[in-house]
Parts: sequence; structure tokens; C-alpha cells
Amino acid sequence: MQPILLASGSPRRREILENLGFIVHKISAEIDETPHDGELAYDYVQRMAVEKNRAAIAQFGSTEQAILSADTTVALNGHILGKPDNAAHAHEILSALSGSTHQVMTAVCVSRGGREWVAVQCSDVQFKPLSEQEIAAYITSGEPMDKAGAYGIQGVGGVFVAHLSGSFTGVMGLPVFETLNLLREAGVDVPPFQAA
Ligand SMILES: Cc1cn([C@H]2C[C@H](O)[C@@H](COP(=O)(O)OP(=O)(O)OP(=O)(O)O)O2)c(=O)[nH]c1=O
Repeated sequence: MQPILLASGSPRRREILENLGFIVHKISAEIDETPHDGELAYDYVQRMAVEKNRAAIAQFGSTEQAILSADTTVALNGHILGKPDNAAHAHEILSALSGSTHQVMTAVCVSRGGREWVAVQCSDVQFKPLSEQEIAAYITSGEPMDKAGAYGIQGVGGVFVAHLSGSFTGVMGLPVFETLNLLREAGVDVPPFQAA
């Protein structure tokens, strides 16, 4: 089986792909992640995943090995909430998410042999009302800092989630259903137990 070239620094994405049975080689793909003025979250997340992929191609060239990139964005009432810059920002984000429903969108882009495939997975996540103490303790844990929306559903942040409609792995950063479909479309060998 050929390794997948993962153009993402996210340890969660690597873990998800390896759990599915893929061999993963990490490659770097640095881009400017600033949203355009008035850009919709759905358009933004897709653009980010595609730009990460193209940045990897610019660096390593187009290859017969699949390059996979992704981006996860949290949106509340249409506003894009990025990763927290610091503890105060994490507090602001978590206070906004408290007691309401937000969207988590993950776009996945696969390229191979000069072609490109993209999918976007959207989930609705409802948070329970959070107390000041819960928010403070969670920020102290350090978990929010490298994550869109300042939480990790797969970690302690999972206790905030009252309801999820969508994909758990999508919220975590790489939706497995959509990702496997893209890889199959791109003609990548998927591990035998996944080959439906
Ligand atoms: C909402 C949520 C996000 N996240 C993470 C997934 C992503 O790693 C991160 C969103 O940032 P991204 O910019 O999508 O990814 P990244 O910066 O980690 O890696 P790269 O840009 O190199 O691809 O937030 C969780 O781990 N759990 C969650 O519940």
C-alpha cells in the first residue's frame, strides 16, 4: 500500500488515518489562514483545504501518491471562530459557544496525478451552558489552544457536548466517511476492511 502524503500538522488527522490502516507520511503545507472580508465559513473552509493541498504540490510537485489536506472551522451565527490566540480569546470563544448550537465544518482535499477532489462535512454541535469555573478549568488544562472553537470533542471538551448532529470524526478534524469516499474516487487503495 502506498503511503498517503498528509499535508497537515494536525496529530488528530494522522491518528484517524493510521487507525483506518493507512501508512501516513507527513509533509508541510504552510498557508495564510486569514479569512477574506465577508467570506462564508463554508467557502472559507473549502478554500483552506484546497490551498493547503496546492501549497504542498508547489513544494513537492504533483505526484501519483495521494496528497491529503483538510481544514476545520467553527462557525457561530455565521461568524467564523478560529483557534484561540491566547487564554482570554479562548474564554471569549467558549463563553460564546456556551448554551447554544454552532456549526463545525471540515473540508478535505485529495490530489493525485494532477487531479483534485474536495468534500465538505458539516455538523451541528450543541453545548450545554458552561459555568465560569468550567471554562477557567478547561482553559487551564491547555486543551483548547490548538483547536478551532477552543475545544476538542475527542478530549475533555466532549463533556460540553449536549448534542451532535453530523460526524464525530468530522468535528475532530477528519470525517472518515467522506475521506474514504474521496480516496476511493482518487483511485487510492483503501485498507481491505474498508473496501465496500
Ligand atoms: C472542533 C474541534 C477541532 N479540533 C482541531 C482539528 C484541527 O486540528 C484544528 C483546526 O485547525 P486546522 O487549521 O483545521 O488544522 P491544524 O492547524 O491542526 O493543521 P493544518 O493547518 O496543518 O492542517 O482543530 C479538534 O481536534 N477537536 C474538535 O472538537
